[in-house]
Amino acid sequence: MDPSSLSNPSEAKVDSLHLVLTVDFAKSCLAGYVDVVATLQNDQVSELKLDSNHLNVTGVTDLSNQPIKYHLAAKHEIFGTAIVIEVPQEQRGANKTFTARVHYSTTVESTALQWLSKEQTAGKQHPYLFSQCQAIHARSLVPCQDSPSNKVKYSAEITVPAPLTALMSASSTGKKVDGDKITYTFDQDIAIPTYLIAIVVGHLESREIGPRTMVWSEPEMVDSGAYEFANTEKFIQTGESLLTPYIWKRYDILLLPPSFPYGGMENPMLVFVTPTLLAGDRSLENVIAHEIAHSWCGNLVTNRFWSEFFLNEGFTVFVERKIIGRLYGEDMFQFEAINGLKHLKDDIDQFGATNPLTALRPNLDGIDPDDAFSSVPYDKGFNLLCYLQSLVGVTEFEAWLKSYIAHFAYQSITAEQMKNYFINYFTEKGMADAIAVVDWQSWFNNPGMPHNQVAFTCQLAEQAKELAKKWIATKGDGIESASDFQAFNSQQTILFLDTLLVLTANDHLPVDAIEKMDKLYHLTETRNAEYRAKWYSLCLQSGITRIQPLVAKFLVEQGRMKFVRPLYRELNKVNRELAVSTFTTHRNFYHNICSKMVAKDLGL
Ligand SMILES: CC/C=C\C/C=C\C[C@@H](O)/C=C/C=C/C=C\[C@@H](O)CCCC(=O)O
Ligand SMILES: [Zn+2]
Repeated sequence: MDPSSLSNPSEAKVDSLHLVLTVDFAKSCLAGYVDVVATLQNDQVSELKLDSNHLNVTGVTDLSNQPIKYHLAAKHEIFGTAIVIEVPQEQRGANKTFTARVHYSTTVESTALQWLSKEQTAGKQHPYLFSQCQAIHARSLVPCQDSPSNKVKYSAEITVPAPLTALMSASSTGKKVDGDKITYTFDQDIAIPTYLIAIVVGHLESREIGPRTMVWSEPEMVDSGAYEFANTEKFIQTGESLLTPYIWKRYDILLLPPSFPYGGMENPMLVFVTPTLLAGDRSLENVIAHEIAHSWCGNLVTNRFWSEFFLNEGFTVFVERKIIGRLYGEDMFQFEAINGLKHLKDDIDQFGATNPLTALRPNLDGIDPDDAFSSVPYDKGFNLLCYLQSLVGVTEFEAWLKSYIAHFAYQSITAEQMKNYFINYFTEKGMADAIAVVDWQSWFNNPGMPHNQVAFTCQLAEQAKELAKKWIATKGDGIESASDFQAFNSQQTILFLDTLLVLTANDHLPVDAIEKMDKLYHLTETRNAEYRAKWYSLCLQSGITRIQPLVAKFLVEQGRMKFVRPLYRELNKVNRELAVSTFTTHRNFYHNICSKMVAKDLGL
């Protein structure tokens, strides 16, 4: 039973959804109906329960629009309102199909949706709508069994104002122009968890960058996106060589407006990515590798519950770094791992090392998954896989991983199933002794940093760390050349800044040392979002007051939580007035999820 859902797939399992919706930008809502097709799991089942949140349900009928009895259960503050639909007596019975049409509209409170006025877009000519359903926001887009334990096929008919384009995480199957309206049709014939349902409507153009990849965005960014993501096909092919064939047909990329709250969201067939990836040198393409890796880890083999989120993200980070390692050398696998450890430690420090939410498999009963989100499932999950790999060897572990994906494809599984598959696989290989040392329960349930930490080594990383330590030791005295810093690749630059942040957290660099570093390295001028976020943090913690207005500007240029949440917290420490005024003035710029989390961070 999924503690994050109020639906009943173990009794009446939804197999497919058909959405018929009209997009109304004037009212900021989607209105229409969804046909829900379910299979009754036993003779006694009398109700179909669907999740909903912030929806206006106007009725439930059969496909002939004849009314069907239903009621709305009491609203749960976090998980929303269950729609309880009565299965007519004559339609009951094990393995019988029951179909209901739920007439509804979304509301301005629907947390899955962000509506942008034309002024908030790059082109300033047309409004824009996009969704973000992970973890439990799909229920505010469409009544559904909003649990990753249940996978559904879906199709849709979406009517929008001309000349806008609608896209979904599905195959586009048609477009019909009718005066000032356009109806787009879609079909997703591979069953997916509802958190992967996605929609975007806007003034969009596309550029083909590979045999199965288009980049979509507003015209103003589409060429930059085509350049930045040019290695996509190589990443997909590398993923296929590591794992199994890519089954999703297309891999299109949607480059969103800057308020998109995440680096990327792995919506199948149409991955959503932030424009903060547009570094101009493809240096942040690891996020594309990450989202591609989700095509196997998460989208094909799915965490059954949100408490098992590391099965999605830890495996994805591992495959992402394997892809990067295959293409750019093992050093880069090691490098990404070192960078990830810093992110993991920051998040565990932020939550507190004994906080149960820093367990790999936290108990999320009664907890909004958004509130539990951190890099723990990503990098602690990654470190578990590196530890397991260290016990059996790279070749054997990669063979297991390929077998694991093939075995559990199209399923939603638990950590216990993953563990048992690992144990059985290597026991059959005669390696039971090698893996007997694994303390699974500590890995799954203990809070804080991992107890069996694999050591990552990388010469490139040492160079970056050494330069940071040199600045700390000398406070910049004797450092007159920028050539070593200028020779760094993107990951080295990030690690250089991370090392400074870690090693000066309690013993800040003097202001004149930071100013000298800036004169040499011109970090204040960088347009690379990763560098900016880290440089601004370093300057804020070192008492560089001139940076504060630049931080405020960055905070309202983009809404990626990875950047805005830590920077709002840092700015709040040194200038609460500026932090609060910046946030309250621009609160509507951010996606609902982001504004909710930043408000909590600022104690508002
Ligand atoms: C232990 C946590 C359990 C459940 C959390 C599940 C989902 C949390 C919800 O907030 C959705 C997260 C979506 C993340 C999407 C993309 C990330 O992989 C990237 C985030 C970091 C970045 O911006 O690069
Ligand atoms: Zn991910």
